[in-house]
Amino acid sequence: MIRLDDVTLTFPDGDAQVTAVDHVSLTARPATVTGITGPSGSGKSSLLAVAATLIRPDSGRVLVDDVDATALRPEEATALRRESIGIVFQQPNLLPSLTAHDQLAVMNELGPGRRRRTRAATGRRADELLDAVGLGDHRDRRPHQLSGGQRQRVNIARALMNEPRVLLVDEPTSALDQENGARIIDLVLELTGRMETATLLVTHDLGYLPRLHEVVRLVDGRSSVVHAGDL
Ligand SMILES: Nc1ncnc2c1ncn2[C@@H]1O[C@H](COP(=O)(O)OP(=O)(O)OP(=O)(O)O)[C@@H](O)[C@H]1O
Repeated sequence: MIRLDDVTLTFPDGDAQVTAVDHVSLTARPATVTGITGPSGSGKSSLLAVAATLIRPDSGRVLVDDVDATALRPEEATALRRESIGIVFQQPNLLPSLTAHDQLAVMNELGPGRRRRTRAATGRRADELLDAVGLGDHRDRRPHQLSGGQRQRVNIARALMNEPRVLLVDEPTSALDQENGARIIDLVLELTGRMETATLLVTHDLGYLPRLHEVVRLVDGRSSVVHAGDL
């Protein structure tokens, strides 16, 4: 589970400040996808960066299961992120020289020390996840040999490698056509159910929202919960 409790984040803006996230609270439970939507500049990516423990908010708390991430020292926050949070960025930032399989396998090196797998178990986990995202027979391809949708699938599989409790996905369809975009959303929904992650999914594409479990809309950093019928 991930819970944001009255989170506010500001950035300096010349002599003034811009409030990117303004007293936002939300809870995402295991095996559910919570959509974060809103116009450009409304604070979606900032909110995700706070949830990812990449930026510490000015005030408020981020609870991952029962751990208050905002109370941790930086190195403890890094450990929590590696252990419990999977992050899928907008653009698949895959390493050009690695095969799909090895993109996943290297995550074991970054994984939490006490849960690090043997080489054989790492290979099995990578194969399982590539199967789960429909790329079992593309395991030896490098990024330039994959389509945009396939690269995004590798990206999602990689985020799940260390069995995170929380999955954060930022506009995964922005570089894809409608059909491939819809398939990626299907995949995020399916894997969230199967892996029981608490998933936050940033999207500005209203068409996907009715399929999500809950939707939070941001306007100027302020949030409201919207219901499928209101979209
Ligand atoms: N590093 C930063 N420094 C200063 N201001 C920032 C920074 N990052 C974001 N902002 C500002 O915070 C506000 C929210 O930005 P954010 O990127 O979170 O919006 P968004 O909803 O993700 O936008 P988009 O849909 O265009 O990606 C904007 O006013 C933006 O200009």
